[in-house]
Amino acid sequence: GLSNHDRWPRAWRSPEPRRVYDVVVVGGGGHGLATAYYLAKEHGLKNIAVLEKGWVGGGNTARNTTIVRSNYLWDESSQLYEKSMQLWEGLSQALNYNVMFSQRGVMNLAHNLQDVRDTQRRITANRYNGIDGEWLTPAQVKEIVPAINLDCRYPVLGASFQRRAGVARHDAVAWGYARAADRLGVDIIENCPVTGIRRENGEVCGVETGRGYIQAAKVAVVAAGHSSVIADMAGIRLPLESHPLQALVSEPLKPVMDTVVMSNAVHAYISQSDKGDLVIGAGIDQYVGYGQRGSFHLIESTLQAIVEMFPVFSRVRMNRQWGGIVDVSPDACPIISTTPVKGLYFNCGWGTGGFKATPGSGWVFAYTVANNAPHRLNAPFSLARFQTGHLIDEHGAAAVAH
Ligand SMILES: Cc1cc2nc3c(=O)[nH]c(=O)nc-3n(C[C@H](O)[C@H](O)[C@H](O)COP(=O)(O)OP(=O)(O)OC[C@H]3O[C@@H](n4cnc5c(N)ncnc54)[C@H](O)[C@@H]3O)c2cc1C
Ligand SMILES: CSCC(=O)[O-]
Repeated sequence: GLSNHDRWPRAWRSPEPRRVYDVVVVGGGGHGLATAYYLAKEHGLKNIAVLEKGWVGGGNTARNTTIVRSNYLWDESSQLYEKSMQLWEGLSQALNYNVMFSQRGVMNLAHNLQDVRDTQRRITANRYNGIDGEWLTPAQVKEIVPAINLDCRYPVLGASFQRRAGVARHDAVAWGYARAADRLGVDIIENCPVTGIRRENGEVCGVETGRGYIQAAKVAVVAAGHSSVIADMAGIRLPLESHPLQALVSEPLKPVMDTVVMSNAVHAYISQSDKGDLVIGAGIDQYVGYGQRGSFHLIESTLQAIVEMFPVFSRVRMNRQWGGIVDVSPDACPIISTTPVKGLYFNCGWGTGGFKATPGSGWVFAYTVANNAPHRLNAPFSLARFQTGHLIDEHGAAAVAH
């Protein structure tokens, strides 16, 4: 008869967890699913399980504002995000699943002389790393985004523009990686919370879960805002804070903007989805918390900033608001690393900007888990950097300033 795949081409199996795996990936978000996919595809591992406490893509992966770009400042970051960008450019073909990656460009606005200098420095640094980027004058900004008000409270003095950047359909990314990983033999186990990490003689040997103990020689944790909670199960303290990050969408409108506009100064950014909704993002709520929501005043100030920049939207109705839990590190950079516990690996700290890194993150983390050593692209993002002091401060390029 028809297999599950033939009957429901989008679906993946939902097997009962086996008692032993070679690798267990904790967290069924985009990064975890990508890690499992590349472990199977690039490294030929067979006996892999993704353990997800809820449902595939229920965390930040399906709650974000879908912006994809690689125009970070430092060599280490821009090369990692650019690896991801190159994977995005072939991802629908690789997964045989349309992730709707739309390279409509991303504009980062400059509102004062320091912004102008920092932005132009970043564009030059990008070019040295072979990453596309250009400086737009205010007139060029207005030509690309006619609805923008250049003379608002924080006047627009120009912008960086990365034309290869854009947006993608976030849940399709999770579904695409889940289906492709499943077809390579990865067991995707939903409704299976990890509740403990078992160690013997300084080595990991398995995980306690809501569906029983599972033995594994390697445990790869990709749990975003809950990373510290899981690290605590292994006696590890991570230098992370988990903050709410909110977003909202408007009622559908006729096409009015076909690129992404971001402003660090006013902690607001906006794009228009294919359905016509305005997709609006904010800065983080300053308190730490695991509730997937945030405080109203933050949404209020974000919309004030959006209406300042786009007066034409002042009468548009907002349809939905939500929040995720972003794991923020001191230098606004990820931790993709081995740990002091043999066989235990963490990929976290992506803060407000890890969706764009989903393919690259999974690719380098799979390499790290398979080889028990980092790839050169993620070697700088070790947990040890917080002891050596070799931080890679990307607060400037992390868009909505964590
Ligand atoms: C509102 C918002 C807007 C954003 N906008 C952007 C953007 O435009 N561009 C961008 O690049 N980034 C953006 N981000 C950040 C981006 O969403 C995240 O960095 C990225 O999605 C993290 O991916 P992930 O797979 O690690 O996390 P998640 O998708 O959160 O996956 C982690 C998974 O781990 C699971 N888990 C947790 N604990 C356990 C446990 N004990 N056992 C089993 N499973 C567990 C969770 O249920 C979850 O499904 C945004 C985030 C938010 C919240
Ligand atoms: C949430 S901000 C998105 C980004 O970093 O481009």
